[in-house]
Amino acid sequence: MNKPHLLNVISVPFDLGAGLRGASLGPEAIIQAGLVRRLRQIGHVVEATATVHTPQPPVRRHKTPSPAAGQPAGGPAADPASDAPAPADSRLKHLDEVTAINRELAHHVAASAAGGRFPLVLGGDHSLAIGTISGLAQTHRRLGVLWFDAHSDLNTADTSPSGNLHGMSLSALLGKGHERLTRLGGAAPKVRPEHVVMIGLRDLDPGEKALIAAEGIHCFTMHDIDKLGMAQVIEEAIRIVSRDTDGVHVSFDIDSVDPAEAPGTGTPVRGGLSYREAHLALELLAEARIVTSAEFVEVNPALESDGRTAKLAVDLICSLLGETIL
Ligand SMILES: NC(=[NH2+])NCCC[C@H](N)C(=O)O
Ligand SMILES: [Mn+2]
Ligand SMILES: [Mn+2]
Repeated sequence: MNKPHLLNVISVPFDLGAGLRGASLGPEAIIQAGLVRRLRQIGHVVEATATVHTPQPPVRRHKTPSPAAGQPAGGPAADPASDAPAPADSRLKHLDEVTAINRELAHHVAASAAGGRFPLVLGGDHSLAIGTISGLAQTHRRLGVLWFDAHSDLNTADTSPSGNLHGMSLSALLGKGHERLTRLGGAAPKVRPEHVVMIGLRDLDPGEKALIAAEGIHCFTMHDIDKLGMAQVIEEAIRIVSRDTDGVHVSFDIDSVDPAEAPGTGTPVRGGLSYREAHLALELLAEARIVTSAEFVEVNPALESDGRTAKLAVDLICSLLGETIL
């Protein structure tokens, strides 16, 4: 076993960044599937388990005169007291809620990382990457990010087909998109495009493809994984994310795994990582000892009856944290 980590498990039962409800039940399902016991068996010290909630219901001020009919349904006017008081955008669903939870999450993650702990965030939908990585950016000025996903989450209000903020988290972290998200918990950008590697992609929107090309983001699509094999993909990915970085974060969207293994997720896409490809990737990362934080998101127990996706998440987390077959 590698050196044990001092782990902080940070649960975030939040799903308003997704189009379907239910990912808010993910953290509880993952914990109930035995995560903490398994981590302790590997030899890690699980120091604290925290649950991050929205601090208070978003303030909906009714100014006089009260908002006229015809005002967009996107929510209240900008809160003048917030630290990034850009006006809301009616195309971005639940921007207030997503901003509030991510601010709170960023505080938790920043404190954990500053204390030399390994923050392990359990989502929740993938909009939470904004809070996790913004928190990490406070101690890691040059963070490498491994983004496992069927999607690239590189939309903005201008390119999103859905308005769902979980499809815009990585673009926000790269400094593209709504100011309340790009400047959450610190100046933009939180990560640099050359320090990001995406793995498992197979469902991209046109604007996302354009951004990948424009920014030169390293991508290993399912096609690349088929062709090269996961071992080579991870070897190259490790080289990229550890070049000139001061930490490596794994952002793991469970929909990167094939829906046959991970049916409990809101935006499944066929043709994903096999059970073994996913494990191999995370086992190789554990062997490389480069990972300093992780998040596992988009487990939606409401979309399945047998809990297999939460169980898969536990198994994958343990592979990333050093569990081996022998
Ligand atoms: N984190 C996720 N599961 N994202 C799915 C995004 C789907 C689609 N690209 C969108 O923007 O709506
Ligand atoms: Mn995602
Ligand atoms: Mn996804």
